[in-house]
Amino acid sequence: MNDIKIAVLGNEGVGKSALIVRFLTRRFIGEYASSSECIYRKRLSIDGRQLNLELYDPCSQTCDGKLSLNDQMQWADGFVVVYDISDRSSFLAAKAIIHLIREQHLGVTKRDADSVVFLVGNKQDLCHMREVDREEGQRLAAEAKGHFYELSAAEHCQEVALMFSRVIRNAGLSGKVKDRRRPSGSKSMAKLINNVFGKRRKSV
Ligand SMILES: Nc1nc2c(ncn2[C@@H]2O[C@H](COP(=O)(O)OP(=O)(O)OP(=O)(O)O)[C@@H](O)[C@H]2O)c(=O)[nH]1
Repeated sequence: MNDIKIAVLGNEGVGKSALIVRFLTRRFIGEYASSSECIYRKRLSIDGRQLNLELYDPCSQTCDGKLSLNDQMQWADGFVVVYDISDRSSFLAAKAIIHLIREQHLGVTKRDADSVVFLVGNKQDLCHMREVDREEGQRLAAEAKGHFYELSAAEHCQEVALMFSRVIRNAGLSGKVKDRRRPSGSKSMAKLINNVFGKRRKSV
């Protein structure tokens, strides 16, 4: 069975956990505990192939044993880089992450980086507060030869599932073989639910 490892990266509060939980449970849950990094695991079948999926959700705060961005990049087969369309600074952070991924992967094979970077502008439901135009996101993704989505973890279920299916499929096809380091925390689907409501945060 194939193992596919996807890192979901981006600034604090852009909705990384919300997107992952939406994909895994089909539900939107407003508040998440985020004091530790974790891996969510799921078995799934894509194109008739059984896969062991691992989704890495880093903690934005400093925490013990936290992997560096470089380590996260070594570990992952594919990347979902998230920003919040109502927060320009999160877009600049996404841009920096994408550049780092490109630098890391150019030394491996060109095809890897071309097909496995997915840029996601989240919180599309907040378009009345938009600070990043859709075209800017599209341009950045195109520059990185990646894929672009504008989504709302709060309101879109099918679109979030489609985006994750595509990145998983592309990561599986890229067939990269590398030395994998495992991030420290690991969560099954049952534990995922326990992570919810662990920390109060201002709702949007
Ligand atoms: N309006 C709106 N709010 C969202 C959406 N996605 C996430 N949020 C909210 O944004 C806040 C941060 O969401 P998280 O999923 O915890 O973000 P994160 O990127 O995992 O944050 P860290 O764990 O701190 O890095 C929460 O209050 C969510 O309810 C969305 O699509 N629309």
